[in-house]
Amino acid sequence: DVPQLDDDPFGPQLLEDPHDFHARLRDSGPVVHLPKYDVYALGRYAEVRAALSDWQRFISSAGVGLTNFRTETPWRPPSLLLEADPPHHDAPRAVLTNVLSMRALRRLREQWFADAEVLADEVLQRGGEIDAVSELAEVFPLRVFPDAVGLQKEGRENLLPYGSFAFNAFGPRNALVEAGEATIGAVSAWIGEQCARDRLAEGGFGAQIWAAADRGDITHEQAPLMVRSLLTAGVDTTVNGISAVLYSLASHPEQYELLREHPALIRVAFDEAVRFESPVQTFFRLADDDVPIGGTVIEAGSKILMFLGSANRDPQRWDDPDRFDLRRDPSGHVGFGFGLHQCAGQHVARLEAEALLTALVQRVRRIELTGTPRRKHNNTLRAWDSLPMRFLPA
Ligand code: HEM
Ligand SMILES: CC(C)Cc1ccc(C(=O)O)cc1
Repeated sequence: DVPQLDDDPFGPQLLEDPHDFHARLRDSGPVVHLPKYDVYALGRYAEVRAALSDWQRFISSAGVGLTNFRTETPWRPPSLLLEADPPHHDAPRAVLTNVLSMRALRRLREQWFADAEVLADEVLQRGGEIDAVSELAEVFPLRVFPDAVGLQKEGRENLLPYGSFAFNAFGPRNALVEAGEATIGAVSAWIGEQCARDRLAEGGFGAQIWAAADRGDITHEQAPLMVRSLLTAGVDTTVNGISAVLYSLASHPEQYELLREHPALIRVAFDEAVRFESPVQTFFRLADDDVPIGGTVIEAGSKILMFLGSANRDPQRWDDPDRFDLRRDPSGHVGFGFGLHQCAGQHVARLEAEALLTALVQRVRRIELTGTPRRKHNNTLRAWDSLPMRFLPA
């Protein structure tokens, strides 16, 4: 009764271009079995939203990757937010929501906008012909976020490899995971050391998490793991969110012109890019009971794979979904998730993108692709390895 597709969503063909598979997945039915991994796939907006909203029956504490923590050992101690359900999830979430709130970020706004202007000027001084991944998308988040966390200067080159591995590890143990296994031990050790109280600068997000432990909002044992959450989720995601909005604007020059005429659209542009590209493509839940969804019942103990990228382009929910359109209202997209576990760092991501786009629209008349972009495959992230671009001065 449940349709099935034999595709491998974590294979190189689909990681390179998932769109055809997403359409077949949506057309096959609300719930589709993938025998390759024996999981149930949700490709339509309605079912993805339903699963994300129903945290009681679609649980996270067995892991949000393919690994089932009930029967297999996680590669690292589980996250206190991402891989936790209420009530254990509640206190850590309340603390991070407070540390990463829009109000808390107001004190960083002026500095991040100034840093973005310096970077935009550097790009134009170099003649404007750049690789937007290595010279912009990977540079700006690493200029502002580690300092905001309170990390020491040495060793920050570990952040991107750590995130890439963590996002690959949500998928099956394929070549992408194996490629990182030789070095992840040393990288993880460095990450773990940076979560200690005495490594974190005064006033940063990390120190604020430790201060919450002093207040008794969380325990001192929980504090380092919560700092680890920031280091895991806070870099590769924004790098690829910024790559996504730069790629979307460069491949739709009329949209960039619209943005220059209406800078008030800058925050919409980032959310529309997150909908359009879905930097985080997929992750899982576990059915904690026999769960009715989409007219079928998924048996208890099954892993459910949610395709955010597919839901964000579901024609049942979006007009002309495959069009990057700054005139649409992208709110309601599931690129940051939805419900209880919705991205705790979304305001950080939006502020980084707003700072960079504001600096660019003031200085750059037109951005265009000057060569073939190259994708970087990851089991979870939709990422670019190279975006050759030209930035023409205003
Ligand atoms: C474009 C950038 C980003 C994207 C697309 C993104 C996407 C997501 C998604 C889809 C989830 C939901 C996971 C689930 O439901 O299981 C999530 C959760 C989370 N994100 Fe983000 N994220 C981004 C940036 C960030 C940043 C910058 C931070 C930290 C500063 C962050 C920290 C977190 C944390 C801690 C969670 C877990 C929340 C919980 O389980 O309660 N993310 N993110
Ligand atoms: C899209 C999510 C899977 C991103 C993410 C990764 C890791 C953590 C953590 O808490 O370590 C939180 C969120």
